[in-house]
Amino acid sequence: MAPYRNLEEYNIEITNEVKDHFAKIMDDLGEDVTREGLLKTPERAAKAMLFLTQGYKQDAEEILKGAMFAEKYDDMVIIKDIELYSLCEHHMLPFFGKAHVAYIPNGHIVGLSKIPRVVDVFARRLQVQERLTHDILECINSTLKPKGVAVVIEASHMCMMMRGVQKQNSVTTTSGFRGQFEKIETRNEFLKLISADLS
Ligand SMILES: Nc1nc2c(ncn2[C@@H]2O[C@H](COP(=O)(O)OP(=O)(O)OP(=O)(O)O)[C@@H](O)[C@H]2O)c(=O)[nH]1
Ligand SMILES: [Zn+2]
Repeated sequence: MAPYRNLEEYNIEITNEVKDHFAKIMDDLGEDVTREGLLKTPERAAKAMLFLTQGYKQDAEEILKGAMFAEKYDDMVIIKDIELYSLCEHHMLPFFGKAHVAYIPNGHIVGLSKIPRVVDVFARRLQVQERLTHDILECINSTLKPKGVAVVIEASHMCMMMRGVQKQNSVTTTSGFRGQFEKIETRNEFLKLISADLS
């Protein structure tokens, strides 16, 4: 299966089922689903939700394996400030922010774009930030088998902003380190580089 699908390829039966559920929810919320402005809303909402959860149908390992190249470079590779949008599994509201990913090659490098693609595969599911962090970390670790891998995610959670505790400025940071990043000097070098403004 191709790792990225167009909306046109969405299963029509599933899209229609999700659409009907959205129409029912809107009706339960007190809306008039027959008014003009809302006629296409259940279908749009269904397609939006299917887009935002397309990661269930994608294979992150396959994405990485598709662009691994033998190379002797064995210093740190960092892709920082990868924007991410996910949905919290408790409220199905967005959380969003940035991921910073690093690895130290062990005979193979990976196509740079594949790292943000892997972030998206795991972000486009119902998630908690901790599991998202580990999903990315473990996938890179087990597929690329690098000497080390590190993932830091900084995110804001809409369920803590629009509702609930209503804190607008809190940012949650999660991190995971494997291999050489478990050594304090390597980890500190990575943390220093992701916080540095090199411009
Ligand atoms: N650890 C973790 N918690 C999350 C994440 N996203 C949302 N949450 C939290 O999940 C918790 C669910 O708690 P509950 O008490 O069951 O739900 P609730 O009554 O809606 O809680 P409040 O948000 O405090 O109103 C809340 O504390 C959320 O802030 C996440 O990615 N990681
Ligand atoms: Zn939540």
